[in-house]
This record gives sequence, structure tokens and C-alpha cells, in this order.
Amino acid sequence: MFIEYKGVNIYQDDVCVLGNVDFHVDEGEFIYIIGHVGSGKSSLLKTFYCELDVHEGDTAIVLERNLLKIKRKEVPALRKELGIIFQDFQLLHDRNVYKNLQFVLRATGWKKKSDVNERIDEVLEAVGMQDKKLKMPYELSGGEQQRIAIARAILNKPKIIIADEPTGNLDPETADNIVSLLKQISLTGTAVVMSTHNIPMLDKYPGIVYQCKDGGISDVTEKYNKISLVSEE
Ligand SMILES: Nc1ncnc2c1ncn2[C@@H]1O[C@H](COP(=O)(O)OP(=O)(O)OP(=O)(O)O)[C@@H](O)[C@H]1O
Repeated sequence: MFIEYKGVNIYQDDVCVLGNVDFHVDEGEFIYIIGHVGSGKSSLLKTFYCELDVHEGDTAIVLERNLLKIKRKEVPALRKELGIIFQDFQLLHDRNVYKNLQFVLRATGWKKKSDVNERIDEVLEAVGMQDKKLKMPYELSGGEQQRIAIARAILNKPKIIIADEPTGNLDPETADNIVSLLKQISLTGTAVVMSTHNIPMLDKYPGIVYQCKDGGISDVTEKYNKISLVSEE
């Protein structure tokens, strides 16, 4: 199992924003987290990459690390196995696409120039952006920037992609494209966990659905996948 949370309490300052969280992620799963503004979606995602610490719970394991005991110095290695994507893309604006990607590879220990170049070409091809290698981020549309952010997230072949409202700044058609791309990536075995307000997407690209509500989180997959369940009967 990639992520296993049992009875976890998640705090922002001294306030418990999500209590008694049971949540799990397995290889290749495509998981949505929905819920109103301020319901705790981002807080949950932040705990997976140790941006927010977990102090209370029965089990809190991400890729074999116990988050209840993890040390600061162990966090970079964990993050290297995760691909993280944000609503606002967070590309470095002072350098082109190639250099954005090269920066991450260098920072994560890639030394050989030919390996670096080969991996950059591979990820740009995977997101259909080969011809944008020398563009500056400001020369790209929002959807293109998000594709580059996805390319950046998959550089180190992560086991899990964590995406916090990746389509929040995109028009519906571009948003559809991005979710479709994430779905394709999940078919290669990488798990995808994304928070979203984009409910129509749940129908079009079915997955496991968790809902944050009233200080808790529950699996509501059946409610949202009614149509596909009916057709299977
Ligand atoms: N850095 C922080 N310090 C203190 N409280 C915070 C912090 N970040 C979030 N909170 C609070 O924690 C609660 C959950 O916020 P969170 O960002 O996890 O919600 P969300 O479901 O992701 O919302 P949205 O849909 O707006 O992204 C909110 O009450 C919020 O005000």
C-alpha cells in the first residue's frame, strides 16, 4: 500500500481540521478529494509530503515511512518519490522550460548531462510539449504551464502524484485535458491523488472519491460512480 492512514487527526495550528481520517492509496489508483472551501483537502494533501506534520493517529504511513516518527532529514528522499502539482503551477519564471526541468533533476542528484537531456525529452513527450522546451513560462498558456508542471512532477518517476486543485485556474476544456493526462499517467501504475471542485470530472474520468465534510473525511465513491455501477449490474 502506498498510503495508509488510520484514525489520523490533522491540525492547522491548534485546530483539528480533519479528525479520525481513514484513507488509503494503492498502486495506479486515481483518487479525488472533494469538499467545500476550507474543509481540509489541502491540509490532508500537505501531510502526505510533510508540509504539515502529523502528530496524532493510529497509523500514518506514506511509501513505507511512518509520518508519526519521520525525521526532517528523511523528508527530501520521501518527496523525491512523490510528484507534487499545484493550482498555480509554480514554475520558475526566470528560466525556460528546459531549465525548469534541469533544475529539479540537478537538485535531486542527476549528474550526467546526456541522462538529464534524455529524461527531459521523455517527460516533455509524455505531456505533449516537446516543442516548448525553449519557451519561457510566460510564453505559455495556463494549460501548457500545467502540462510542464506535470512533466516536472514525473521527472523522478514518482509512485504517487499529489495534485492540489490542478485544474483550478483552467478553463473547462483545458481542465479536461489535464485530468485526462493525469488519468493516463495513473494507468502506468503511478497513483494520483487530486483535490478538486470540478465535480463533472468525476463522471467523465471515474475514480475513487473521498469527501471532506464536517471535520471528517469519508469514501463516497459509490455515490459518485452510480452510473458506472448500474451499467455493470
Ligand atoms: N497555514 C494555515 N494556518 C492556519 N490555518 C490554516 C492554514 N491553512 C489552512 N488553514 C485552515 O484550515 C482549514 C482547512 O483548510 P484547507 O486549506 O485544508 O481547506 P481546503 O478544503 O483545501 O480549501 P480550498 O477548497 O479553499 O482549497 C481552514 O479552516 C483553513 O482556514
